Amino acid sequence: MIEFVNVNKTYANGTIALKDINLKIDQGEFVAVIGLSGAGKSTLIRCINRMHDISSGRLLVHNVDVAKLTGKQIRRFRRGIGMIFQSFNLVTRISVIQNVLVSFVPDLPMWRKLTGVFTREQKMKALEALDKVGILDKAYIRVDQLSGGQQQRVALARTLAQNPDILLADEPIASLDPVTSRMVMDDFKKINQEMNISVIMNIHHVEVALEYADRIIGIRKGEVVFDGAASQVTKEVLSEIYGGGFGEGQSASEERLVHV
Ligand SMILES: Nc1ncnc2c1ncn2[C@@H]1O[C@H](COP(=O)(O)OP(=O)(O)OP(=O)(O)O)[C@@H](O)[C@H]1O
Repeated sequence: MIEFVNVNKTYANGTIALKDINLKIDQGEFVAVIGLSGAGKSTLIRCINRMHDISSGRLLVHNVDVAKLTGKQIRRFRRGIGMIFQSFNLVTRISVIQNVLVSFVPDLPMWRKLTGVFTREQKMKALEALDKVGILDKAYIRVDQLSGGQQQRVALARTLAQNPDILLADEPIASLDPVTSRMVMDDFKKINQEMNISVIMNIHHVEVALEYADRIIGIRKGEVVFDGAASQVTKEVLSEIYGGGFGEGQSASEERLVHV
């Protein structure tokens, strides 16, 4: 379980990014965090794996007080939390499988890191992860020869190979076309349902969030203004999250969905 208790986050320059956040996210939930640009979505997600420190309050992950972790403990803690970014964060000049194997590097002795020698078991694990996201056939292809959607699936496989129980995704489909976005979202859903991995995703596409996530958390100016099932999200709720102008500034598809 992930638990925010009266969490506040103020950046060094004085920007208040999170205000009095109280949330409980159970294992296996698929949560989409939505809100305007600058609302605090990335900050919220990145506090969970301690990429950002909270300023006050308590943040517990599986009952571990995240703020109290130090050096080595942080690294070990992060191994259980996968992170997927909009930009994929892959090494594009090496093969797909090498990118997935990189996820094992922290566990390797130095000589193995330097020579890039991996065990048969690690290779099997990497191939299994690629199979889960449907790109096993691309294992020995260089990443720069893949499409954006395929690259995001490699990033997903690399994360899966770590055996995380939580997956944080910071706008994972922002640079993908609508069809590819759905394929990647299908992967997230499959992983969430079949492996009971919690997914907490920061996403700008409201219609996709409502279709895939079980729970929507709406953030406005650093505060949670909505927390409920995707089925409870009405046009009024979206106005509360995005401001009164929802529908004017949003895409046609988002506007259409609001009326569904
Ligand atoms: N490293 C930082 N230092 C100072 N202020 C920051 C930093 N990172 C984010 N902020 C500010 O904190 C607030 C929340 O930013 P955050 O990136 O969490 O929003 P967001 O909802 O994820 O936005 P977007 O959708 O554009 O990514 C914004 O006002 C932003 O300018």
